[in-house]
Amino acid sequence: MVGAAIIAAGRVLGCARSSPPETAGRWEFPGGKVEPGESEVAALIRECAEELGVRVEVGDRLGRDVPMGHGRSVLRVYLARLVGDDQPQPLEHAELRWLRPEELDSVPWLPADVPIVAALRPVLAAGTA
Ligand SMILES: Nc1nc2c([nH]c(=O)n2[C@H]2C[C@H](O)[C@@H](COP(=O)(O)OP(=O)(O)OP(=O)(O)O)O2)c(=O)[nH]1
Repeated sequence: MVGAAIIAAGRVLGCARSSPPETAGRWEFPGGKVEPGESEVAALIRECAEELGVRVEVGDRLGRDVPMGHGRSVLRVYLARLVGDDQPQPLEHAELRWLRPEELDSVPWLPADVPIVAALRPVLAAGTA
């Protein structure tokens, strides 16, 4: 599973899931499953187009591999930026929100995202991403 931490103007795009009921209302990074034969970067570009209607440029890895679903898969998150003037739309999510470093704890992240968000905080605060 791959996710994109899209950063713009010192903020990251948080996305609230709309389904299934077990995860609805929990926040995540846009992304999803890597399809057979697809690279992780290609999967992120595809998922950001499907879920948000935007083009992204994928950068460095963020944080560590986080085991999910009883060890059957891992979550890998990459830093990303929007291309051109593309503006994310909630095509599949319940809500999108641009979060400043001090706002990162204001939404209930999915459990797997918690260590990633911890790794993101200093990166956002430093303004180097
Ligand atoms: N996209 C995404 N999924 C996450 C994150 N953290 C986390 O625990 N997950 C979990 C939630 C879901 O159980 C699973 C992703 O499922 P999904 O429905 O978004 O992706 P998918 O590609 O399997 O979906 P589909 O398009 O095949 O329907 O990973 C995250 O930051 N981003």
